[in-house]
Amino acid sequence: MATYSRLPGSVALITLHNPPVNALSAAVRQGIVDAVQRALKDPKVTSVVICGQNGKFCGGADIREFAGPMLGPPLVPMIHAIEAVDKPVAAAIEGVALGGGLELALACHYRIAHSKAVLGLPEVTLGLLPGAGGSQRLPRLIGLTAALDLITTGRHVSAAEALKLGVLDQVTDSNAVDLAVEFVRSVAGQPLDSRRLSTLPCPCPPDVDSLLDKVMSKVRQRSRGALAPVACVRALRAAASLPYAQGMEKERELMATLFNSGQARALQYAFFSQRVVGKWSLPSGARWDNSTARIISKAAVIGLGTMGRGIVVALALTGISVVAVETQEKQLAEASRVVPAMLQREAGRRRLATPPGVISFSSNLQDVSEVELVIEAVFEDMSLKLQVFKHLSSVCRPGTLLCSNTSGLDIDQLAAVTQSPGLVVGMHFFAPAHVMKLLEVVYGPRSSPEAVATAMQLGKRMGKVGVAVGNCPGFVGNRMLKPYLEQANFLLEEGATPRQVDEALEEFGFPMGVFRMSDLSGLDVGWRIRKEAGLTGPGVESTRTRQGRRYSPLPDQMCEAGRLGQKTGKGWYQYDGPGGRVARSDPWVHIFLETYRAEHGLVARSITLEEILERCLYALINEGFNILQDAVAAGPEDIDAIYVFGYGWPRHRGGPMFHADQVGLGRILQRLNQHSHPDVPHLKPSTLLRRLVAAGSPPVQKWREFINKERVHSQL
Ligand SMILES: CCCCCCCCCCCCC[C@H](O)CC(=O)SCCNC(=O)CCNC(=O)[C@H](O)C(C)(C)COP(=O)(O)OP(=O)(O)OC[C@H]1O[C@@H](n2cnc3c(N)ncnc32)[C@H](O)[C@@H]1OP(=O)(O)O
Repeated sequence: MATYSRLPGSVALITLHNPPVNALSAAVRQGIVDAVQRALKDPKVTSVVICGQNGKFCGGADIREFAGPMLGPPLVPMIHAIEAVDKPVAAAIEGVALGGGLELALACHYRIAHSKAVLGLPEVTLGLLPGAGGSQRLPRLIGLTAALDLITTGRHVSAAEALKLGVLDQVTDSNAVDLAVEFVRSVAGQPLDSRRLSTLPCPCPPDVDSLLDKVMSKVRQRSRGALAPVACVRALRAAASLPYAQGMEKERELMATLFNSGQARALQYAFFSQRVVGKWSLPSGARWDNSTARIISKAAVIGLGTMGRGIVVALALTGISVVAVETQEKQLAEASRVVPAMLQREAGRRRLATPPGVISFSSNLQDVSEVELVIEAVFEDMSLKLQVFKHLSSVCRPGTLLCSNTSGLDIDQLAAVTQSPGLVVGMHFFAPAHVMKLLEVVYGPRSSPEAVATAMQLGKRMGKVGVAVGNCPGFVGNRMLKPYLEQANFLLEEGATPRQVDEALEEFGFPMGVFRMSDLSGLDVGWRIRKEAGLTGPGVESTRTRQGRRYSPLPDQMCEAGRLGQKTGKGWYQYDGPGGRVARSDPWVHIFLETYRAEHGLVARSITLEEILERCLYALINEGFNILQDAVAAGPEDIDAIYVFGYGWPRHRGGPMFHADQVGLGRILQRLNQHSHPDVPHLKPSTLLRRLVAAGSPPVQKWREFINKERVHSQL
């Protein structure tokens, strides 16, 4: 709702009430409409201030309402009515003015903000555009070029930047409502025509068409199939070229298309998934709201390879003192040189002051004795990690949290060699660790709620999306990747080329297909894991069935030929020398595949794009259902957040489990059954998937509840 009060001196104050962010729900819109009417009718009122309760102006339209029928007064006429008021109206912006919240402020004649306020039109991140006049008013206020930047990126700006851009009239370090009240009193009675943004022309550069074309091609390239950024540019083209009323018509038309698109639903689901995973719960009953996190101020990182260096930077950026340990002298010397530069660069990128002197480098493990938390990031080798954990357990003071950055090894085995297994958790970062948003926090059967809460809290401080996951080989992300990679290799055996597979996946929206990705991360990573698992190596027969399952030795043979990917200049593609980045098809690979097929009596067939997507993605999704069934992830949102934030799953497709819901569970089941083969267990449909289909395929938002019920009734 919104409340109305009359302040001494003829100012009406309208306050939005809808915790936590005063989103513009039907009740709030109704409250505003009524309050504005009252202010208009009251002859004693000469000016109006609109503000939000609890120091937050407004977080925009109420996203939860988008899923249901539109009730209450519509936003667009409400906003027009405010602009048309013949008494000065000011927005007093504290906290946030985002999306519809900023559009409400743009309808006001003046905008006064607190210096800590944040403003923006982030609709594009929800698959929408600023559809309450924002796409037409903002460019009229700050010019086309700046509006294109804000609206197509959806980025939040500080009050200082908003003042510089001309969005705000005044910024204060004191109370913004008091200043706004004082301000509107001083301007009461003055003409308002020039303050009504809808009446102004849109300031454009002389080469407006070339600017719009340039931005359009940039967003198309960046957004890989996302509709909203393209629609935003179209709306801004209308603002630049059409009178306001026609621009609004275009805005409405574009908004209607976006509103009904699956992409908007996917992006809104992704918004809420990100928040759901923060409210973690473990099978033991420990939860985010009943477990206490420790506040860490001193930490250590063991191992300064690529991952360790990134983790040091991520910790240091939060202001934590870090002891960075590397026992190999050469690696230590290089890290001591490179890490400070990385820190400075990243701090600059985030517009932070570089925290001075928080990192100390050492080659001695004894130097971690005083820290509160250690993150081990040594080579992915169990015997080495066990050695490190044993050592840490004796060196660190009692109560120190011991975390491993393993990407899939058994956390419980590591915990078992320490004196306090409850204080051991996995903190699985993704490369580059100071940039990538995802953090898998892996709990073992003995990890304490305090250890999980601390790792999750630390992740949040580092700006990560932390997802609590159970302990199993590969955890969630890498476990699901295995069947995906496996299918991609099988497709090569059957007649596809690396480029064909990659193009299908890139067309779907992944930034990189599976083979370009392998080349980037190095083919030897998986090779080493397969050797450890006894799947390849000296003495293992070169057949296409290993350990009772279909197996493709193709990637092993690539490694044996010295083709490890970008680092060797050759992998599934060829590059301009070692470290090259531009992937070109390599005739060598085509001959290699033909020879391989001939040796194994395989006849290449033509494979459709649809089959590539189905086999790769449905195999991955099926493993997602197995993971839910095994309670390794608490809900589909956890899996989806992992894939969106760590594995390049296109955000506008919500995540693999959301995608399964969109495609239809019945169809996924039917296609898995069709592709399934006795020696490819990953394609055998999971029991959970079957049970969901049998229950009428409830929507993804209901799966968590369904799984819990099935578990109670021992059906899973
Ligand atoms: C049928 C055809 C019709 C076609 C015609 C269509 C015409 C329709 C006209 C509609 C016009 C709409 C116009 C408008 O342009 C659209 C919008 O405004 S979309 C919304 C834009 N706003 C945002 O994107 C802001 C989203 N929120 C945030 O970024 C952050 O939440 C925050 C505000 C910066 C606060 O961050 P934090 O402090 O970290 O807190 P949380 O993020 O954890 O949030 C706390 C809590 O609040 C919930 N929440 C936040 N914002 C909203 C919101 N806008 N609506 C609903 N709920 C919101 C969030 O989910 C958390 O909830 P909890 O998890 O605690 O339950």
